[in-house]
Amino acid sequence: MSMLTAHQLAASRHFEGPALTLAIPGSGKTTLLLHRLIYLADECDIPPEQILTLTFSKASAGDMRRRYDSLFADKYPYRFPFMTIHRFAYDILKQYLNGTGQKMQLLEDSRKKFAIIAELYRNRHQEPLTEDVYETLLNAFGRYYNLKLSESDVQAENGDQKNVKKTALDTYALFKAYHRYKKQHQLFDFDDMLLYAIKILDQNPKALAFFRNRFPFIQVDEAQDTSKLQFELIEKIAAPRHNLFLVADDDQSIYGFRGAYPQYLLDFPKRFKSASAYYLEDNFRSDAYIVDTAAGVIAENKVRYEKAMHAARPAVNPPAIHLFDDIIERNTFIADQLHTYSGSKAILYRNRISALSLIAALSDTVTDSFYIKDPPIQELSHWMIEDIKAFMTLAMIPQDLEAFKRIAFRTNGYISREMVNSVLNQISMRGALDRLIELPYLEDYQTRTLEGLKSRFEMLSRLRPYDAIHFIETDLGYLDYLRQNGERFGYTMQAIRTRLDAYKAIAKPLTSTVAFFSKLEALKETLVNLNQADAETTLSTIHGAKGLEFDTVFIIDINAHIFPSDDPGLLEEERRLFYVALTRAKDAVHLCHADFVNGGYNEASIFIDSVRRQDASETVSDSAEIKTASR
Ligand SMILES: Nc1ncnc2c1ncn2[C@@H]1O[C@H](COP(=O)(O)OP(=O)(O)OP(=O)(O)O)[C@@H](O)[C@H]1O
Repeated sequence: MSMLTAHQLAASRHFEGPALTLAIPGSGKTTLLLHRLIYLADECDIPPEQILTLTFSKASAGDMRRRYDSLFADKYPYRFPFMTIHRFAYDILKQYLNGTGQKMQLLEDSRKKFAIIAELYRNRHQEPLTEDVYETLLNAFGRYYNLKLSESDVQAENGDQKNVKKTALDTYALFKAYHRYKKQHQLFDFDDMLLYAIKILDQNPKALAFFRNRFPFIQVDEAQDTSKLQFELIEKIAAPRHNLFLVADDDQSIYGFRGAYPQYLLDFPKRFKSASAYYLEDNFRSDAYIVDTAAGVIAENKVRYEKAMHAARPAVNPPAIHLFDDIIERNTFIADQLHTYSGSKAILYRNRISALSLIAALSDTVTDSFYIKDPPIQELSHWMIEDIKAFMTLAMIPQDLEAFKRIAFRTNGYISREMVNSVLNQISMRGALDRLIELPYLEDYQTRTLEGLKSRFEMLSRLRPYDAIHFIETDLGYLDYLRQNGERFGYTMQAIRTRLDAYKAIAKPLTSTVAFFSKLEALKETLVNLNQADAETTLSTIHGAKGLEFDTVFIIDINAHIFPSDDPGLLEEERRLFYVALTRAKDAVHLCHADFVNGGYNEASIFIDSVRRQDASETVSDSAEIKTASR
């Protein structure tokens, strides 16, 4: 057990009344919360079951319990409750429903939820709902609930940009329809739980008194990502004594898109005049170079509590910046580097799709066991990869009518529905494109266009998979099709190009179409069978790595337009996300940028410049040096 610092000790001995502990990353927030539990139970005689510790996720509740058991349980065999705020709200709701005999069902099954929202979406837009749009909708719905946004709030937020306004209002209308649906069918989901719990407590003084007596002391971990609605529920239970102990790092608030409300922390001293304030400013986790760099980067944000950041460890490894030509070169570099490091390793990225090309590179060359948080399995059956496979299949097997049907309208061959039907209705052993060319009603120019298309498909059949994908994009007109239709399916050109880059990275080392198809199948299997236990390397979004630490961290895709994203309103949150990523590393951090991504040259992110501006010096290696070194 580590000795507490004077600051940790003071905070851990906070007894009654409201308190806010502002802490930097790696400063022992969990350590503090656990010590305070023992202080309250052992020295203040508070029954352990009456001290509620609320955590951000189910995983962190489990983690905290495990840490308590391994560090303290022998000496202090108490059973403290650790749970998420949703779990707590669910307890309130369950108790109420049991008491009234009302039947309501928790909408837990994500497929069922998708089906309901997809149906409502189809009714409104006459289009199928894609996974990407679904995810955007869920985040927006979560934000409306958690920030308690009304339609006019949403309107006001989007008032000056006509297009955005329409989309935002459409989303809000869908949100209302979804809410109505749940009410009609007596369903509730995680967001409703909070709303209903608050309502129950407002309408039932007995229930309120019961829960206040049950938990006279409340601690909240990661309070920077607690939402307005969650704070409302917490405050209700904590009143009137307000034995509310918040531990937070406003600089690590990264869930604004779902309704996190860090403003509450900034307002806390005004809200509770008697509130105590504690500061944890020693970082025990990271090399001093990493701490200093992270401190300098986050200081560029304007809306924040200012805090000092002291490194408890010496400066050994400056953060390394790597500039690559493209993601293929980067993946090879990371795969090579991984086995030079012992200890835990992580590759962190802004967007989940980034895992796709990495996993292909790692599964070929790396002997480490690795684990992907939230693996992008469905990306390997995405309609875009299915299209590409259909192009390649038709090139290999010209008689494959399924493949023909799939891509007929996605080429630059100007094929009409009537032409496709004529081909499908024929009984013939000839290839689909031959049958097209021979249709009797074609004009000469149409025949010429189709002959051109056929010869390009013949060319396609001779290309290696990497070149084939490029050829499909350009010479067969697929990119134009995506440009014209992508948005309709909820995809920006960036999202489209990122996927195409990933498919090309997977294809790069392969020499045949068959090998490419097999590789995609093998990858699916790899993703399904990944095992978290004892993995040496973790691949995760930065959001998913919150609260975790690793000896060595690679942060990838630090590119303009990707990280930070282009929305200037999100810059501070994106910088916080970068800060979270940097501060996961204990011993070494590698920052990776690739020049050619998403179909073109992409300058390095302002975050790279920001790291360079810090006094903590960094090694810089660029693509040319890496190539020289590996020769
Ligand atoms: N007083 C101390 N002396 C030495 N090490 C400490 C001390 N307090 C905490 N630590 C260690 O520092 C590391 C970081 O602590 P912890 O995981 O609690 O940080 P955290 O503040 O929750 O981090 P983050 O917010 O970045 O996720 C742990 O390995 C912990 O054991």
